Amino acid sequence: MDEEVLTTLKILIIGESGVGKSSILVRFTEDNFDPDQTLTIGVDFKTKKLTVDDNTVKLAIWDTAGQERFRTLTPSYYRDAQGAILVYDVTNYSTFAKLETWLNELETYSTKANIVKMIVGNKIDKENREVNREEAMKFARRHQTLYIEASAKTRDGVQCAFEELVHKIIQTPGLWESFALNGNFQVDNKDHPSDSSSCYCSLT
Ligand SMILES: Nc1nc2c(ncn2[C@@H]2O[C@H](COP(=O)(O)OP(=O)(O)OP(=O)(O)O)[C@@H](O)[C@H]2O)c(=O)[nH]1
Repeated sequence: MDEEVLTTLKILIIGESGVGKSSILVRFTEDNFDPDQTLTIGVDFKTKKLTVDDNTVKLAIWDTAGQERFRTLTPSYYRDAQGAILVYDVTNYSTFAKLETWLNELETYSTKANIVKMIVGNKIDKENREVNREEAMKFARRHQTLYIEASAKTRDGVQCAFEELVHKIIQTPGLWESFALNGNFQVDNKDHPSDSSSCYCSLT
């Protein structure tokens, strides 16, 4: 029998073109990686069930085009989202510098004031790194977001990014309860580090 689903959560993936947003989504939902991943035109959408701390949720994950010219659906894309994954490429400093703009866009369009944000530094499998971990963690702390480094290519950090984000959403009062089909669910809150600036999953 299917596990009972606590709620459906809307998660966005945003960031500059080419940072690996679609690759992270495909890695998470299909456990696949395409070195020739084509660019996203408009919006792509995938769903996946995830169990965190014994609570099963259904994720509706929206992947949008990083390129400005394909971004025509912005306000409806952001509406009612409970979580956002902001991706940059650790080998391209300008994609990190643009995070501020993406955070502003979230601020402008998201309809939930307490939307949970996770910054993901992607492509850590590559050698030509331009953004160091400390600077990125400092940025995340300043903006009160979660932070993790990942590689859609090698899988590192991808599952963890979604788990940590969902954990925090479930913990945030008023963010998801009205979306639950049934109010009788008991949220199972296992021991978990409360540090909001780092992920508890280990990266190898
Ligand atoms: N080495 C390496 N390459 C990656 C990684 N993630 C994505 N790529 C590659 O980077 C390129 C861009 O990836 P996409 O997933 O299309 O990037 P995107 O952010 O969705 O781009 P837009 O659709 O234009 O917004 C593709 O060639 C991917 O194969 C990674 O973790 N490591």
